[in-house]
Parts: sequence; C-alpha cells; structure tokens
Amino acid sequence: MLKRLLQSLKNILKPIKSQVMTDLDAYNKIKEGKAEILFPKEDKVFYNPIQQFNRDLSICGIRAWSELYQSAGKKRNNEGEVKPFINILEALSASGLRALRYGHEIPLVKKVVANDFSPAAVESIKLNIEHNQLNGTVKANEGDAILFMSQFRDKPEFHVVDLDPYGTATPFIDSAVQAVKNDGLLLVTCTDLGVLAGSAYPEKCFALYGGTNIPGDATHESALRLVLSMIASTAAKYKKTIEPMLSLSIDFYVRLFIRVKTSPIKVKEHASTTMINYHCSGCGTTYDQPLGRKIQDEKTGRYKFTMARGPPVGEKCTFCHKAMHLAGPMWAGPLHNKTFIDRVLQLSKSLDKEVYGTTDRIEGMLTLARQELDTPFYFKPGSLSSVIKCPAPPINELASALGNLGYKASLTHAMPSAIKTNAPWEAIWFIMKTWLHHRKEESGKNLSETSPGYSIIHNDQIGKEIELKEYEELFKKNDLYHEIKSLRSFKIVRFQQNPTKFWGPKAKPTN
Ligand SMILES: C[S@@+](CC[C@H](N)C(=O)[O-])C[C@H]1O[C@@H](n2cnc3c(N)ncnc32)[C@H](O)[C@@H]1O
Ligand SMILES: [Zn+2]
Repeated sequence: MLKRLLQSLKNILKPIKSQVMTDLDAYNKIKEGKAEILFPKEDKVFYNPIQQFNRDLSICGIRAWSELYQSAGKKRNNEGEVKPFINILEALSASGLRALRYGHEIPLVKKVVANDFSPAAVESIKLNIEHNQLNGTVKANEGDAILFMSQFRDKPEFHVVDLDPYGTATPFIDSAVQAVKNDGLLLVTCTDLGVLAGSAYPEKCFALYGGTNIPGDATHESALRLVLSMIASTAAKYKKTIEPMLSLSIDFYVRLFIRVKTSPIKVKEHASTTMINYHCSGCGTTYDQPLGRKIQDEKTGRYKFTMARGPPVGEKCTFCHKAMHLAGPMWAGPLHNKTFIDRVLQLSKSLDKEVYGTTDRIEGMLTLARQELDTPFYFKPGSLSSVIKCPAPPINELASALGNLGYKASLTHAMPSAIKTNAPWEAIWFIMKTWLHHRKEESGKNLSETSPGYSIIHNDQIGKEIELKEYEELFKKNDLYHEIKSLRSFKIVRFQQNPTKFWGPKAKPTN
C-alpha cells in the first residue's frame, strides 16, 4: 500500500521536476554577496552588475544605521537582548537581488518587502526567494511603489526604505517619507545626472528638484544638495526633518543615506538650511545666500527664526565685474554624519573581501567623504589659474597657503584634485595672485583687457586687508600641506573596480 502510494507520488512529481529543470535552463546563476540569483537569460528583468558597489555600500549603511538606532536605546528589552526587528522596503526591486541580499546579510532583519510593478520582476523575486530559502523573511509584492508606500501614511511600517529607480527618485519621495518610521533610514539613488548635474536642462532640473544646478566645478556636490533639498521640502510638509548620514556622488549616479525624523521643532530650520547661490559668469566666484535665519536669544537661549539678510553680493562680481548668475535653492546643511561614516568604515573593514568585492572602494570613498569640510562647494586649482592664465598651483601648496591665512581646506570625494575651503573668495584670489606674481614670466600677459582674469590681476582691492603678503611666508609648508599630500598619496579606489565594457546606467529591459 505504502509502496503504491510512493510510486503515485513519484509519478505526480516527475513532470513538475522536469518542468523546473527546463525552466532552470532559461536562467543564468549570479552570485553577489551572500545571495544567488536565477536571472532570466531573456532581457525581461533589470540587473546591473556594476551596481554591486551600491548594494555592498547599502548593506554596510543599513547595518551602521541599525547599530546607531539600537545604541540610542531603541529595540532593547530588559535583558539587553535584541530580537530581529528591522522591516525593510525595497520599493523598486527588479530581480529582487538587493532585497535578498538584505535578507541574508543584515543582522536583526525581520522582514524585507521586495516590490515592483512589473509582473516579470515579481515572478523573478518569487523564484529567487525560494532559491535562497528566504520564504520567512523576504516577501514579494506586485504593485505601484507610490500606491504601496502611501498606505503607511498613518502608521509607518518600515525602518528602512530603499529607492533605486531608473532616473529620478522624485516621484517616490512623498510616499517614501510617509512609509518610513521615525528615526528610520531612507536610501535614495538618482541616476539622471544629465539633468541633475548638467547645465543643459535647468528647466527640467527645477521642475524635478525645485532648484537649478550651479555651473562650474562643483556640479556633483550641488546635485547632492538639490536632491536633499527636494527631500527636505517634501518631508517638512509632514512635520518631518532629514539628517543626511552619507551623500555620495558615484560614477553616473548619486546615492544618499538619510535619517528621517518627525520633529516639528526641527522643521523650523528648513529655511535656514536652504540656500540659493550666486555664481560669477566670469571667474567662477560663488556666494551662498541662506533663505532664512536662526538666531539664539542671548538672554533666554531660545532660538528665533527670522527672515534672511542679503544679498551677499551686488549685480556684478566684486573681483572681475562680470554678471552674477543664480542657482538653487538647494540644501545648505552638512552632507554627512561622521559617526555614521566611522561605523560604515568599521563594518566594511570587517567584511570578507571574497564575498564583498568592493570594500576597497567603500574605504576609499568614505575616507574622502569623512574629511570633507561642511562648507558648500569646491574648485579645481586649474579652473582658477585658467582665469588668470598661469600654471595651477599644486593642491597641497594651495591648501598650505589657505592654512597660513587661518582657513581650513579639504579634498572632496566628488571630484579628484579639487579643494574645499571655508576661506572667503577674497583670500582665494589673493593667494592666486601671489602665486601668479611669483611666476613673473607668466604674469597673465595674454589676457584681453575685457577678460575676468585681467580685472582680477588689476584689482588692487583684493587682499588689501591681508597682512601675510610675502610669497615665502604665504606658501610655507604647514600641517595642512602634509595632510592633503598624504591623503592624495593614500591609494584610494575612487572609481569602479573591474568595470566591464560599456558599463554605466543600464537601460530598461526590452521584453
Ligand atoms: C533600476 S531598477 C531596480 C534595480 C534594483 N533595485 C537592483 O538593485 O538591482 C528599477 C525597477 O523599478 C521598477 N519600477 C519603476 N517604476 C515603478 C513603480 N512606479 N512602481 C513599482 N516599480 C516600479 C521597474 O520595473 C524596475 O524593475
Ligand atoms: Zn567674477
């Protein structure tokens, strides 16, 4: 009897087994991190291998956030034990690879919802949940991400919401800030850098991000600031504020890690952490104009929020007399949280390099991001020297001069060989003029009288108040010189490791 039963069971299972076997032929196996994905050979579901860095980094970022969340006293019971509690939403999941990696690789994860509106993508997610034996943790959901996230407006469900769209994340932000819990983490990718960081579509950039990009060297930092400002404005409507934990410009996209908090008091800072920017069309000098002021009352210690004062500059540039252009509004606050970066760096160092192929790059990028000054923007020494027509000073020498005048300087992760400083442009142009005059034979002879460089060279007001006039004194090597020099010689993997031919943003699937 039992024998017959087993035989009939075998007969039933046989066609199912062969069906699965045939189906498997239609898939490639892809291993990334601790997940293995069966990926259709036919171009039906989106997968971009080059985004492993984004996924590796996101795993470290979510882990760092969860450690900070727990050490802030949340989710610890009386015995100090922590049960799995983290709910993650990957709202635009495609193959499900990222969600599955979260399921495997985030300690204390309770639930990951992998959502996509493409039936082929959801089929792939379901297959791969089985394949990775993550049925208890990862759930597939077929639906429009905006509608799905909007359900949680009254009761935010997710500690972590990850948005990794094609192009801009803007349409998803409103519902995403509603779906994320208080003190939760929002992860945002935008790949539309042509709009966000380019100068060709200011009207589109304004429509999507509520601001325009600043021309010149710092377009990638201003891209980050535009995305942050759009998210901060959206969050403010729901009495929520944002705290950028890490804001990176990477290859062809930006990736942001943002803590979202419900705090009507903090929302009051929204105007004073938003700015517009004036940018000189001739020499590239920039000025920031905050859109509000936060002042502390000396007697009571309380803060008052008032209208901003301005403008910080006239219609024409103080240095070269060319017209000033306007950019923004954009985020004026810090781009990173150093404690968060330290945690990510620590975690990244502890990972198995065989499993996580991009840890060197994480270390390189975050080391640079960590030392960045909080002040907006950067420039390449070469951009300034091309205005006054002289060879560019080496970056560490320029940093030294800024330091000797009492200012700070740092590098930036967003552009190689660019410098950030809290010095006013008066000091920057003074240093450049001193540098130029020291090279007498090159002293801007070929400049036309109407050029910005000519005006700067003949503007005797520049540096009038600065006491340190001698070249030798001004450019004397100091700590900053050595700091910047060693940071530059430290082997930083800023760019993609092992890129394939034609790597970059991938197009949508064709089927
Ligand atoms: C760039 S892919 C996501 C890649 C994935 N996060 C990864 O790491 O491999 C974008 C996905 O978003 C989905 N999508 C686009 N708009 C959507 C919407 N409104 N609702 C749900 N899914 C959407 C697409 O079907 C596509 O699979
Ligand atoms: Zn100018």
